[in-house]
Amino acid sequence: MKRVFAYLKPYYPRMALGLFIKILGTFMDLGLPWVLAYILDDVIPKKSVSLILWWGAGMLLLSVGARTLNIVANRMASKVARDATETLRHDLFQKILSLSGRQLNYFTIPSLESRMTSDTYNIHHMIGMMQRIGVRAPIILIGGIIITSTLEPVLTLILIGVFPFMALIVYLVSKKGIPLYTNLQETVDKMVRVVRENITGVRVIKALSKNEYEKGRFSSVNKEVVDKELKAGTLMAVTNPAMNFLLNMGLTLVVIVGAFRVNSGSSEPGKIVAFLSYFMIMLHAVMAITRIFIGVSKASASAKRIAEVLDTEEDLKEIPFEPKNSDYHIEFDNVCFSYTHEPFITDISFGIKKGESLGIIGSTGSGKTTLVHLLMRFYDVDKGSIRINGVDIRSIDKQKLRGMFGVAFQNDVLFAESIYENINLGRGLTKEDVLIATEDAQAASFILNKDDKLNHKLTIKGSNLSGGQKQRLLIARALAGKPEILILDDSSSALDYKTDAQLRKSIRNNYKGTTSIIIAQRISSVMKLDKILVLEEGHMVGYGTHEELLKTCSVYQEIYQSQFGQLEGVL
Ligand SMILES: Nc1ncnc2c1ncn2[C@@H]1O[C@H](COP(=O)(O)OP(=O)(O)OP(=O)(O)O)[C@@H](O)[C@H]1O
Repeated sequence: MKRVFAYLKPYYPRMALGLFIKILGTFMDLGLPWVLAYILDDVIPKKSVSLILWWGAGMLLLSVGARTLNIVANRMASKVARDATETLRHDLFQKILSLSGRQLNYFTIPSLESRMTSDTYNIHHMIGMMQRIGVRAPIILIGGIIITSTLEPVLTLILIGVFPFMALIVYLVSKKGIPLYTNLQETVDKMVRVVRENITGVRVIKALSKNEYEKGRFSSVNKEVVDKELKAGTLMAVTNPAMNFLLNMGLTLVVIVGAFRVNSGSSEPGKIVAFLSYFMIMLHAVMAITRIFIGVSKASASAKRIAEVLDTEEDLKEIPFEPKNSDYHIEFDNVCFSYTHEPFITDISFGIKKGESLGIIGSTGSGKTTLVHLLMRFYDVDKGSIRINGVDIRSIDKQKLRGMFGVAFQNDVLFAESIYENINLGRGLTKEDVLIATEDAQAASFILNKDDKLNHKLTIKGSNLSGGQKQRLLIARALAGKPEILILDDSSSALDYKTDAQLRKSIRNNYKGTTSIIIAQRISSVMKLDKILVLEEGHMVGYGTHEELLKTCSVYQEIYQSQFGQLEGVL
């Protein structure tokens, strides 16, 4: 909670002003029953209508003043809650963007989504509520006790006697409530994951007639959320009746003792009426405090989850390394890496010069994408090093490093924006630059056929395009801005052979200074590249030109045979 409260620091002056206004309004509210008691016991017996009207007008003024000040203070509180949560959400988003691949795997995307949304919402709700009710309720309670003790000290003792029991209920409920709400949020994460999978996979679910199965999967996680909500809600629901019971017991005692005191002449009816008014106001204040405890229980569970992300240490820090003299633009030097405890990528070493092209080929799951993830430093190597121009990538500023790449990953995302914006991606490229990239990516023909051309709006994930059109836009995005290193990760698999060949030709001719890495399943996509790396279960089983590999690498020969038939005559 401390971590989240720190976000309120810049708003202390505004909160202090709001607090002052709130206190003023609350005091006015507290004055009302006192004025009522005075009218009943002292003004009415004087039988002066004008005096009664004057005091009545005073009560009205007090009431309007209290309401107005309350509204002003509540509006200020809402603004503070809005602004503080905005900054918190901003920082959380920034932090999520800076998390490494390993850290993203640890938190999981659905959990980060619900931390960004429902957890920050709980904090927003709590900050607003603390300022609105959290200030008013204790003042009403303390102020009420002070005023009632001047009016009726004996009855006030009854009131005070009830409070320790109330405090005990609040303590016990919140102690059990916080873990219950943490658990509930974790189940909400699970539900977000199922919803996310269903929405992104809606087509395949329909195609495979898996609607009923998915409905069942959702119902089960939804039921889990409902059950946990019920459990937490049931615990919290104990609070209100228990408080009500205590207060009503107190109220009954007040009425009985009050009646005796009026009868015996030690008190006056006006005072008892005022006392009962205070009792009711204080009852509402106590109810409000229980609502705060429910909100705080939820918010502290959320604050813990948010702080966990915010306090995560950056694990891809810049580490100083001595640059080495190297002829290579990109160099892998005995690189080893594992996602889990099992070693996966083992002893990968190769180098490519500036402007050269490298193809990576291998069966599914052999580690092709992992190699480029390591090159872009989404993960750090466990052993060995990766160098660009002789400089270890761990010593290059991350922004600068990532700025060197133009990349199209498998199934990369297209946004619900214009074609131009999807390619530009906020890099300030001119329309001409973007058009050239679309021509090189063999996407210009279908774009120029659209009425609004580059301004054509895509639907979310580019669902109004064909698979091949999407791939060509992603390639155009990678090419735009003429990157130093181009990475195409299986991004031409949906292109026909002719378009694929034209794409390779335009990259060869128009991006001469660019070093390119092309991951592909088809030999035809890599055979003309300068070097080809063959991977098998994380091991490098071949490295060389197409002709060399056909002679020396059995895995490459197998792939060739599976795609082109016989080897005889080729060797
Ligand atoms: N984030 C991750 N956490 C744990 N394991 C992972 C992660 N990403 C990939 N893997 C595992 O690493 C292995 C290699 O994955 P990678 O994506 O590099 O293969 P690939 O050769 O690119 O496959 P494909 O041709 O199917 O794209 C796979 O067995 C995969 O299950």
